[in-house]
Amino acid sequence: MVATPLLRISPQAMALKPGSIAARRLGTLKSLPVSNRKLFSTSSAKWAEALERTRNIGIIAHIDAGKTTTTERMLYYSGFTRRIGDVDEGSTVTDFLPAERARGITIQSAAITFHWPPGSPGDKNTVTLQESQPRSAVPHTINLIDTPGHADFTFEVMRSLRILDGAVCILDGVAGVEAQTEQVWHQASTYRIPRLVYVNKLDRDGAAFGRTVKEVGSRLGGWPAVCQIPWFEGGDGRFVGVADVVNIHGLRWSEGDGKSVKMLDLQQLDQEESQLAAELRRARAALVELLSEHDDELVEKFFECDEDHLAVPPQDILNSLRRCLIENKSSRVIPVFAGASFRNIGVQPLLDSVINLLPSPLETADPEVSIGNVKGGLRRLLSGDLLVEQNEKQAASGGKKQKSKKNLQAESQSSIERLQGCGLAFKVVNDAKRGVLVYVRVYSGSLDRNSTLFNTNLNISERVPRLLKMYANDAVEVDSIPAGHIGVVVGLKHARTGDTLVSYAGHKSTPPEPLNTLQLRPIGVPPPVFFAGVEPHSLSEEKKLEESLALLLREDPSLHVTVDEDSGQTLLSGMGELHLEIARDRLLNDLKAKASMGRIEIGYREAPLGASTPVTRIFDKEIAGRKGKAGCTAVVEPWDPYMDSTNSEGNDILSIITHENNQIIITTPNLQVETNKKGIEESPLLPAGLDIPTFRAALQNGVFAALARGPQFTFPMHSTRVTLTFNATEHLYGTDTTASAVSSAARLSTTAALRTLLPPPSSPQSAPGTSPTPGTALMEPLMNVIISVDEASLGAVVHDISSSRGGQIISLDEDLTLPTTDLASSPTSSYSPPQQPPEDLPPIDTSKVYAPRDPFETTSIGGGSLGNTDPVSGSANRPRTIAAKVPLKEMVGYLKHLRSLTAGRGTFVMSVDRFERMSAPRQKAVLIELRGGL
Ligand SMILES: Nc1nc2c(ncn2[C@@H]2O[C@H](COP(=O)(O)OP(=O)(O)OP(=O)(O)O)[C@@H](O)[C@H]2O)c(=O)[nH]1
Repeated sequence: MVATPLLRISPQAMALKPGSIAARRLGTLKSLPVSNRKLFSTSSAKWAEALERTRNIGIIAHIDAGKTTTTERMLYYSGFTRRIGDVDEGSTVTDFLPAERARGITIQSAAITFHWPPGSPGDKNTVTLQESQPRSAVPHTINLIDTPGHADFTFEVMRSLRILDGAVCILDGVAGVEAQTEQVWHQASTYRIPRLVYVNKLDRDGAAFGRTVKEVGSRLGGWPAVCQIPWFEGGDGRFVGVADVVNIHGLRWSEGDGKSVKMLDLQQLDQEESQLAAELRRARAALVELLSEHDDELVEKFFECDEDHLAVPPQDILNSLRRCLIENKSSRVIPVFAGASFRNIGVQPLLDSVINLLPSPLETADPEVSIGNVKGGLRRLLSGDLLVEQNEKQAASGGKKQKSKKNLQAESQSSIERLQGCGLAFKVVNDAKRGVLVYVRVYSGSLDRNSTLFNTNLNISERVPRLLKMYANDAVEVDSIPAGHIGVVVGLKHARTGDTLVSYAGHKSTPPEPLNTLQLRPIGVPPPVFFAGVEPHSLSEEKKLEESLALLLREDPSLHVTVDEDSGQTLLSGMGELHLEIARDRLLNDLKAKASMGRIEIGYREAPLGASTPVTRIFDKEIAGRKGKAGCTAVVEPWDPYMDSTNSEGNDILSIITHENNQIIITTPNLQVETNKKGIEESPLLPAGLDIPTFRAALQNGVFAALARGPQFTFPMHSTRVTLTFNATEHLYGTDTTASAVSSAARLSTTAALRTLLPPPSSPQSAPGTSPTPGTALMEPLMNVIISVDEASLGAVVHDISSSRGGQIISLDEDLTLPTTDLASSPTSSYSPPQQPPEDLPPIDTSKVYAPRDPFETTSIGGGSLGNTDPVSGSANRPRTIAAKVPLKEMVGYLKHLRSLTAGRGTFVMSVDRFERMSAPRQKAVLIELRGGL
């Protein structure tokens, strides 16, 4: 048979037909609620068409599963590149940072736009799709976000995830479902992102598609809908292609660049590959059965086809899969595809499936926003309802008379009408050629060139000099980025990753309230657990270092920089050793800072063991030529949020919980706080220009600075409550009480209170006649660790964790979610405890999961039909999952040890569970080590 180009119907050859799917889909647009129309308010049939033909998707997977290799093929087949890049040669398009190329791993998410099938989605000849055709028959725009796979970059994955509408999860066909995959999978569930699974590397020895499908059921918690089965030549030979269960044919790739594919129908398969043909029939029956359980419309089709599984038209199967994935959120159906990207097998049908099964921006769940003190969906906001709620709440909390509902609605509507566009900065990259690039996902209206964007996180406005559409490290200049799209703003000086950018009608420098508080999909930054000192090579390099660090922090908010007030040393902290190593590479090699970075160490914390005495300090000094005077009284004591029953609410009391698990209570007696006409709190006693929000922020900042350094071990304070009193009759000194004086007084009094926890240096604790001081203790990061091993190594790994490393085994083989980076924290707190994914559903019974037989499986298996015994059970290779809690110190360098215990097969992921107080002997041992063994 002659090899035919793959499955491409020439778009030009298609008839334009009135009443076609595309036309009908435009019809659905007309019936969109007003709020949805506003969401994409560049309203014209063209935008609808363009958006409907757009997919914002990500690729998620365990490290080394083949994301970059697959992406490179996608770019090649779409015509975007002329040759296939190679990860191993360091010539890929998406991994373009030198550090990435050197290590062969993806660190930064790259956003790339390309078209599939090749062609322009705007081309007149391609607009109409016939009802019997799949969506993939006409060109679509794919915005692809390549996410990193290493556990240290989980935060990076998270911030990419929240702007995706769908995702492809790549699995290694030999390793199956790995720990990191499970983690990211469940995190994607939190955002309700529809996903496909692509089982890659089926050309490798030991590849087991069937086993991996079962693992998709047991470990990813969904029903695998097997849409392709692997084609091994002669049943157990070379991997040469796939059998397509939806279209009922075989696809055999010729060697070479994978562009030439032979298609065999079922009769041809019967003659040439009878075993595969038989398996394909079983797979088709299983797919129709599975979908019928989740989708009533397919049941009807099945009956219309006289209950013949093979007779159900492919387009009906695709529609059903799409309904299960996008509309019926409780269906838990996971479409599964097969391939070997490195051998150029399977990528084009995968791209077709991205178009056919994953949602357009018009079909996604309502993105979460917060505005003022209310949260809700963006569509609800645009309908005006959320603002009405916000106004009502505000009026109730201020004890004011409620306005009428009608008035509130009218006010909300006029606010909303001024919103011209809003987007989320999901990534900031310093590009050597183009300067700082801010990647944005636009959610409403459009972001336009030369418009002014208000950053609601930083409360500043910035103009938009240039907009780009990115093609990996190539770019095309554009005038506007409309809702639903991803693009780049060039020339912003302040916007950071995670900031919400709003454009609005009017000439004022800030948008009208409450638009100035609008936040899109707020994300929490987890606490750093490793740190290293950074030292400029000379004083003259200090400024450059500061600028480079500031840029690094704009790029990656999971890095933190603190300056030790006493020693003047700059400390950079982050989420993992590799995270800091990469930061060092960026700092020294890419940003060319002339500095050195010290040893990467664990970030311990310090906690009080009892309450301090109240300490008052008066700050009285000139700052920048201006006299400043203010006072404060501080008390510090241990704080445990779970044991805390005190009510710290009241008119002149403010309570803040910090991401280091500290509580700051600020009381301001006698300050006579009032609300002015603009709704801002003021006090007639404070100097002009110092309003209450600024005054409180100054007090808070002073306390934050003091808590950054514990009195005994110099680690940041944790589990500490600071009660700060600013009594207007004692601590206020007229116009001398400036914001910086207030902040300094808060810092001095808190630091002094912390010092009273320890005996004064001149009188040691044991000195006779001195009353004992409570002291402080060290706390260490305790990690949630999930380890994937095979049955044969289970015992050795469990023993190692529980006896040698002081860990506690929590469970074996449960469907585990590693709760790392939290998603749903409020915009005001920088981190809140991790959340479980929304679904709390019963486990999948894998005996009911269809999976084809694996030809290379060594254990006895029962053939590829429903009701099989689990092909993976009873095998020494059976994958096992261990969940444990282990001190971070014991996990440093663990991968190497795990590899030696498991003949190289074991992998693990970890995330911070909490900080825990150390036992006295452990603290002693750690301190000896920290002090260099003295
Ligand atoms: N045999 C075989 N090897 C593959 C296949 N796909 C990828 N590889 C190899 O697997 C290794 C990892 O591939 P990558 O594409 O870098 O994986 P990744 O998931 O992008 O990795 P990170 O960027 O580090 O997360 C490379 O050596 C690839 O050549 C495949 O289909 N078959």
